[in-house]
Amino acid sequence: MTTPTAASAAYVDDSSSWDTLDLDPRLLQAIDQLGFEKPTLIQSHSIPLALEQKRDIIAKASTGSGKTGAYGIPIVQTILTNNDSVGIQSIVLVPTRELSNQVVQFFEKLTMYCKNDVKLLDLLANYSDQVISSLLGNKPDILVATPSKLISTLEKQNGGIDLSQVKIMAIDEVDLILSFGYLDDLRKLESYLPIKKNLQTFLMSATVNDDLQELKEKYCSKPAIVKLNDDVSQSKLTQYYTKTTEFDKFLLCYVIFKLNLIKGKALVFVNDIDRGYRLKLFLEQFGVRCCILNSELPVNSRLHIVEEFNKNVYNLLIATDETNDFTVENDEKDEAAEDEDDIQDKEENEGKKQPSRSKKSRKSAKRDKEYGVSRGIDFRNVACVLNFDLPVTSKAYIHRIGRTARAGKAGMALSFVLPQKEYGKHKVACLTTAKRDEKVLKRIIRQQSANGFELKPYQFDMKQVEGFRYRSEDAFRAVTATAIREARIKEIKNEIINSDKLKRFFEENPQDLIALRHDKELHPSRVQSHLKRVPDYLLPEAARSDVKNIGFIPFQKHKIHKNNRKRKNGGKKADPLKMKKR
Ligand SMILES: Nc1ncnc2c1ncn2[C@@H]1O[C@H](COP(=O)(O)OP(=O)(O)OP(=O)(O)O)[C@@H](O)[C@H]1O
Repeated sequence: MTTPTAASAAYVDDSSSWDTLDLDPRLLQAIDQLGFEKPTLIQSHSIPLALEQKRDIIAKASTGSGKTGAYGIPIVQTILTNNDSVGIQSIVLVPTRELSNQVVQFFEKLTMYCKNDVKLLDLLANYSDQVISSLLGNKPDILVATPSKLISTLEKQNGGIDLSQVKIMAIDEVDLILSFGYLDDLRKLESYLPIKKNLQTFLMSATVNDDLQELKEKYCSKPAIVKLNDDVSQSKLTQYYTKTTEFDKFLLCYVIFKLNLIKGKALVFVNDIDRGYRLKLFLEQFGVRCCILNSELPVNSRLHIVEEFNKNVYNLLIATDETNDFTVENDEKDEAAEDEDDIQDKEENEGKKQPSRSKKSRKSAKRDKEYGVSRGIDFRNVACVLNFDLPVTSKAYIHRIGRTARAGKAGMALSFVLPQKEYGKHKVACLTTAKRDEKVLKRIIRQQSANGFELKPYQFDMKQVEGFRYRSEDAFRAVTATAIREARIKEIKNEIINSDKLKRFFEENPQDLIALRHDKELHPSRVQSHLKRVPDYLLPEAARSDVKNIGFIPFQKHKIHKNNRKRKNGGKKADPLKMKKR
C-alpha cells in the first residue's frame, strides 16, 4: 500500500470516529497519515468487538471495504497495549505472496510511529532459512505467512519458534485459503497455538460459506459474525456482459484497446497462462503495450508489476486467474444443487475432468501455488476489469470485479461470454472453460441480482468492428504455438534478470529503468509493422481526421516500388545484396 487511497464512501461509517475506539496515539497518527478520516463500516463494527469485548470475529464484507484494517488495527493496538510481552504475539495468514506483500506494506504504514515496539517478519520475503533464523532472533511481534510457509518454517526451525504467546491470529481471504488446500496446514498449526486459551481469531473474506465450519469450531469460541451488506445505491460499479465468439474476443480486444475505448487502466483476466501470452502477442502487433502477470514469473517481478501498475506506469495488465484451478469443484458443490440442469452437467463434466486435471497438474508443476491476483490485491485506479475469459464460478467473478470501483472510484466490469453453440468453432481461440460460460453467467446474474446488482447486456456495433477483422485475423495467425512458447520463455528470462539484484541497481539508477519495463514487446514470429497504425478508413466517422478524403489506402507500400522492380530486374525478385552495393 504505497499510496493509500480512501475507501469508497459506501463503506465509510460516517457515524463513527477513530477517537471513540481508544487507540494508541501512535496508531492514531499513523491512521491519520494514511488518510483514513473515519473507520469503514467493517472497521467500526469489528474493532470494538475485538478490542473491548475480546471476541473472535468472522467477517464477511465486500472487496475494498477495508478488511485489512479491521484486523490490522486491533493487532497493532493489542501489541502496543501489551508492551512488556515478549515473543510472537500475532500471526497473519494469507493465501498468496502477492497478498502477503500488500498486508506487510499496510502493517509497515500502521506501525510507522512505533517501529521499535511492533516488529514484523514477512516469512514469504524470499529469505534463506539462516536469515529467517537470525530475523527470528530479533523477536518479531507479528508473523505474516501462508499456512504452508508457516508450517514448513516451524518444522525447519525445530522448536526454535514459540507460538504459545500468540494473542491474535488473522486469516485473510479465508475461503481462498481453504480452496488452495491449506486446511491440512491449519490443522497442523493447532498444536503450536494456545487455542481457546489466549487466542483471538479473525476470519476474513468477501465470500464466506459453510466450508468455514471446521475452522470456526477449531479456532473460534462464540465468534461475532460481522456481515456487511453492500449498499447498492452507492456502488459505482457498472457490470456488462457481451455474447461473442471465440475469435471475436480477440477482435473486440483489439478494437477496445487500440481505439482507447476505455479511459484509464484496464485489468484483463484470462484463464490460462498461454492465453495471456496469446493475447499479449496479438495486441502487441497493433502497438498496444501490456504486461503479463502469472504464476510462472518470479515472485519479485510479480510484486514489482503490481506496484508499477498501481503507480500508473502501465495501463493494461493481462492477469491469469489461476484460482480457477482450485475453486471449480467447491463452487459446483455449492451451487449445482440450486440448478437442476447443472447437476447433469456436473456429472458429465466429472467424467471428463479427471484427465484434464492430471494433465493440468503436470503442466503446472512449476507454478507457484502461492500466486493469486483475482483476490485481495489492492489494484489501484482500475477503470475496467475485462473478463476476457469468464471465470468458472460466480464466487471468482465477485473477486475479479472487486479489483475495480475500489476506494470510492467508479469502475466497469465487462465479461465476454461464449454462447454454447459457438463453443469449439475456432480451434485455436477455443478454451475449454468457455463451454460452461452460459451456465456460469446464469449463476452470476442470479447471484448479483440477489444482492441488488444488475448485469446489463452490451452490444458492440459489429458493423463498425467488422472493418478490423481482416487485420485481426492476420495478426492472430502470426501468434503460433511456437511463438507463444518462445514468448513464455523469453518473458521468464527477462523477469529473472529483472529480479533481485538488477532490480535494486535500476532503482538506484532510474535512468536505466527502461530496461526493467515489464511491458516490453515479446514479438510473434512474423512482425508486421503496418498493423501498428490504424488507417483512418477503419475509424468511426467522428474519429477520422479527414472524413471526406479517405480514398483508397493500399496495404502494399508504393506503386513506384513495384515499377522500379519491374524495370530494373525484369520482374524478378530483387537481390538485397546488390541493392545494398548500389
Ligand atoms: N478507514 C479507511 N478510510 C479510507 N480508506 C480506507 C480505510 N480503510 C482502508 N482503506 C483503503 O481502502 C482500500 C481497500 O482496503 P482493503 O484492501 O483493506 O480492502 P479489503 O476489504 O481487504 O478488500 P479485498 O477483499 O479486495 O482484499 C485500500 O486502498 C485502503 O487503503
